[in-house]
Amino acid sequence: MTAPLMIQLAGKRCVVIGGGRIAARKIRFLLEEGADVTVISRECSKDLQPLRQQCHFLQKDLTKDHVHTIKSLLPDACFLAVVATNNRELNDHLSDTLTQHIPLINVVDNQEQSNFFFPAYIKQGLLKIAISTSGASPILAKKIKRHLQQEFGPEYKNYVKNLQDERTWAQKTFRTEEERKAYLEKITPFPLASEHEEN
Ligand SMILES: C[C@@]1(CC(=O)O)c2cc3[nH]c(cc4nc(cc5[nH]c(cc(n2)[C@H]1CCC(=O)O)[C@@](C)(CC(=O)O)[C@@H]5CCC(=O)O)C(CC(=O)O)=C4CCC(=O)O)c(CCC(=O)O)c3CC(=O)O
Ligand SMILES: NC(=O)C1=CN([C@@H]2O[C@H](COP(=O)(O)OP(=O)(O)OC[C@H]3O[C@@H](n4cnc5c(N)ncnc54)[C@H](O)[C@@H]3O)[C@@H](O)[C@H]2O)C=CC1
Repeated sequence: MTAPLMIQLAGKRCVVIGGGRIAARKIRFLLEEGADVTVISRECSKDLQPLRQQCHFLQKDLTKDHVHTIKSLLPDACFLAVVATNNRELNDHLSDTLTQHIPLINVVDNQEQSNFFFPAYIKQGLLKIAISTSGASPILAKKIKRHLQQEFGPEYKNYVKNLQDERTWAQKTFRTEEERKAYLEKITPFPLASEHEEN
């Protein structure tokens, strides 16, 4: 079972084991959120190549024996791990050990060993919409994201920023919660007319 939470990743130390296509997708997400990412992998794939300079890259051919020494390769106070090699058995062994040292763990080929999943995700400035099917169908999550992207276009960037400023102003200005709520309800129309719609 998973529950949705919005989490601060800026400056957090994260480790990704494996440097292939799927690892690169998760690394891109972590870097965009400002995480401090260490990658441990035998190779750096062409998907990872453009991100390599933004990570600490440790080239290692991991074996089952690393299960006992992996801790020495991890950054201090590591907050989150993604285990993403294409070797299911190695992923299994590493995950068992990493779980003992790192609070958040995602194993890309094993839902049971993961304590969080990556959702499909829309970002328009401060507005973030995450979609999960609890691991049942990542493709449905992707399709729902594409559908919602039509509704939540770039017009939401400024809109949400302005609402934040208005709310700060209202918190200073109105004396009662009732008045503040009434004002904020009034200035928060939804849905916005899409920028692409005519008239
Ligand atoms: C549990 C979870 C764990 C996690 O990765 O966090 C997970 C697990 C697995 N995915 C697998 C396969 C695929 N995943 C995708 C795509 C995405 N997968 C994502 C998330 C998640 N995938 C988490 C649950 C999300 C939820 O709750 O719904 C997305 C949303 C976000 C992201 O990856 O960042 C991203 C779409 C993002 C976007 O486009 O916006 C596609 C389609 C594609 O690539 O186009 C396929 C091929 C089709 C298929 O097989 O279904 C496999 C089988 C691997 C194997 O072959 O063995 C496993 C392993 C398993 O289920 O055990
Ligand atoms: N969660 C998700 O969203 C998805 C998960 N998957 C799973 O992700 C796994 C990885 O897929 P891809 O990235 O496409 O594979 P890939 O073949 O592109 O990459 C595998 C990476 O693991 C590294 N690696 C393999 N053995 C290693 C070892 N002994 N030591 C160090 N590094 C090692 C390789 O150097 C390579 O960088 C697949 O096995 C699949 O089960 C696949 C699709 C989606």
